[in-house]
Amino acid sequence: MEAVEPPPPLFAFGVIADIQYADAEDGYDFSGCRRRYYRQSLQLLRDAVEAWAAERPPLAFVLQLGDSIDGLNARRGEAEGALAQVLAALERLQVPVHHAWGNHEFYNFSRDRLAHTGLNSRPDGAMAGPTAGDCQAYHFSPALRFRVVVLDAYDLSILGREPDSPRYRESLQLLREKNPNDNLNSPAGLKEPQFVEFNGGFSQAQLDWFNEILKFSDENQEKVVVMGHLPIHPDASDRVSLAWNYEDALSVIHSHQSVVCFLAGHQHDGGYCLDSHGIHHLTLEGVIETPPESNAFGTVYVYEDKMVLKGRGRISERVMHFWRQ
Ligand SMILES: Nc1ncnc2c1ncn2[C@@H]1O[C@H](COP(=O)(O)OP(=O)(O)O)[C@@H](O)[C@H]1O
Repeated sequence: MEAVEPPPPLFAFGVIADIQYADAEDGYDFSGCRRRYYRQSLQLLRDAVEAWAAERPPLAFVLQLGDSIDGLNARRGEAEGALAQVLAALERLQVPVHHAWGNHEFYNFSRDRLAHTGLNSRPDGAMAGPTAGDCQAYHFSPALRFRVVVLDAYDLSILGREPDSPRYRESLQLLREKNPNDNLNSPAGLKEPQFVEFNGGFSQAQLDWFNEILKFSDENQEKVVVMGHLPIHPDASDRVSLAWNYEDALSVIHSHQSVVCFLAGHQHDGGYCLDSHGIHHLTLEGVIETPPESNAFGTVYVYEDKMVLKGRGRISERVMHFWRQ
């Protein structure tokens, strides 16, 4: 008897986080415990692209979860060159790459500048998020009854905002209320330790827009994957790495049926939980803290009833069933 082939996925996409490339010697994270392979991270990205390019059927798109180049580049005057190298590596794939913006993008570029780089993957027109130009949120539909929402986790933030803008002032006021430390990057002694300068949050306008998208997705029985640089579930992250108002994003998601998965980066050790509403929260291990002989990227195969993550290197294999609807 002939072996029965398993059905092919509806579509597949690549995932990668925290490349943080810089043409610099290895260093360490703030705690001094975790090595950062700044120069090698570009090679790991190229290896990921090579593996993705060999996939059959071909990938439909790639999600780059933010911190594509390291803040070190800004101090060395190398931001544009480093970004060009990362984008050139990704362009070899010839599929759309959707980029979240993380803290390291804002250490290197203003929002205005970012909007004019290859990291601006937001399409013009109807699919764009609230108040175009001000918030980098958008959505797209890669297949019938599937949608991807890209959230902007630094919409409320003092990173990337002009110091004389109302959004900067509002963000600084909130940050100071929650974080009395002289060094606003320090979570020392905080009840809500995610309130540090290197994080950010979601404005009410973005949350309202997100709510409307999910209403539409519910009505049309879509399954929705949400991505953003910052994790929004404490069980898929350390408490310092969460978005400032992660609870607000969670309550929007929980008031709808359509979201099946939330993808994030930022926390380089990675994390995962299935929350009380059946949503998979997957925080991807960061390329920057991955030794050169390993890697940290994955391919997600989407089926009617589940997504299967084929992780490479530090990222493990995972089957994520759709528990909702
Ligand atoms: N616990 C901490 N106390 C004070 N500053 C910190 C702390 N953790 C990180 N920082 C500072 O915050 C900034 C962002 O940290 P970094 O580790 O580069 O972020 P990421 O994890 O996104 O790479 C850096 O300037 C770093 O020195």
